[in-house]
Amino acid sequence: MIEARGLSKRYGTKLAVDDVSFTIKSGQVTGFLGPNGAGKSTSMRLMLGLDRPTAGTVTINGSRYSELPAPMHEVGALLDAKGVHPGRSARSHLRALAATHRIPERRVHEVLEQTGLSEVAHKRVGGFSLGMGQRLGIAAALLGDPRVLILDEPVNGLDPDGVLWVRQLVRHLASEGRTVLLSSHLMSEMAQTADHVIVLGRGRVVADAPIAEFIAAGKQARVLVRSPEAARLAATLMAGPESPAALEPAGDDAFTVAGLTAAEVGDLAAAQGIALHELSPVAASLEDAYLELTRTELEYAAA
Ligand SMILES: Nc1ncnc2c1ncn2[C@@H]1O[C@H](COP(=O)(O)OP(=O)(O)OP(=O)(O)O)[C@@H](O)[C@H]1O
Repeated sequence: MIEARGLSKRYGTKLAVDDVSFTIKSGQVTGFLGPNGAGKSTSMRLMLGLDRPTAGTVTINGSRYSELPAPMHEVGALLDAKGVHPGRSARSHLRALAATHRIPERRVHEVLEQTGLSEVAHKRVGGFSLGMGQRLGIAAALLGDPRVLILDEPVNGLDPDGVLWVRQLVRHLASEGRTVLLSSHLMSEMAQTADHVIVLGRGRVVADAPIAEFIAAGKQARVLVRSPEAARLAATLMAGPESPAALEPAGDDAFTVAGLTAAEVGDLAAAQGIALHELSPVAASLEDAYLELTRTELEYAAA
């Protein structure tokens, strides 16, 4: 579990993190979202004791990072995958980390297997691709078999296989009861990976909810309708002052409708003898909900 209470971080005149409080629970994947500069990386650095808060506290399983007796056994992190000496091999890098943190040597072998790096373990890290570097960063995070994982943009630069691998890995880690905090700008990927989302905006928490709830609170589900008589159908759906329908154009002969179900649209069209060439529900997405939230945030900021 990770708990932030009244956490703030100021850099000069910039309040990068502004009085945030949240609880990141174990046994699930929590997605950390927010526009560039929202304070995600700063919050992660505060969790890991890499920066001191200006105010407030953040604890890992009840203790501040600096009070953890064996930090690598408690929390593993991927922040910047480039922090490895290029002349070292992946294995020697992990062995050195293990030796300095009193982690048994067998863990090196285990995490190399787990991250698919066994075959390249003897190669110089300087020659690694971006994806291999990310895997090595994740291997280092897993080395102490920690109960908490903090991964900043772990799928950055990975190919589709790598992205899928990270998704399956973090889902597996959460299913073992670990706490997993993950940041990413890839909404479609986050939607498939996270159970819960925390959204930061200008240093503050602007949403903290189970992912399904967050998506449902965003843009309403819509129905895509295509008809050779699109204009007449639109007029039919909008008829009367009480009509709940809200229409948006969607190319030639098509529009989307919010406020009515596909069945209601179909029935109204049939009653007027209007042919339909397409009638398909469009599920609300994490991306829609996120864009909607950050748009209202921006409008609020402008006002
Ligand atoms: N060491 C620092 N000195 C001064 N300002 C900083 C420092 N670190 C971060 N900031 C500022 O704090 C704010 C929050 O930055 P942070 O990197 O935490 O955002 P982020 O949400 O991780 O963004 P991104 O998605 O771009 O990684 C930004 O305005 C950034 O410029």
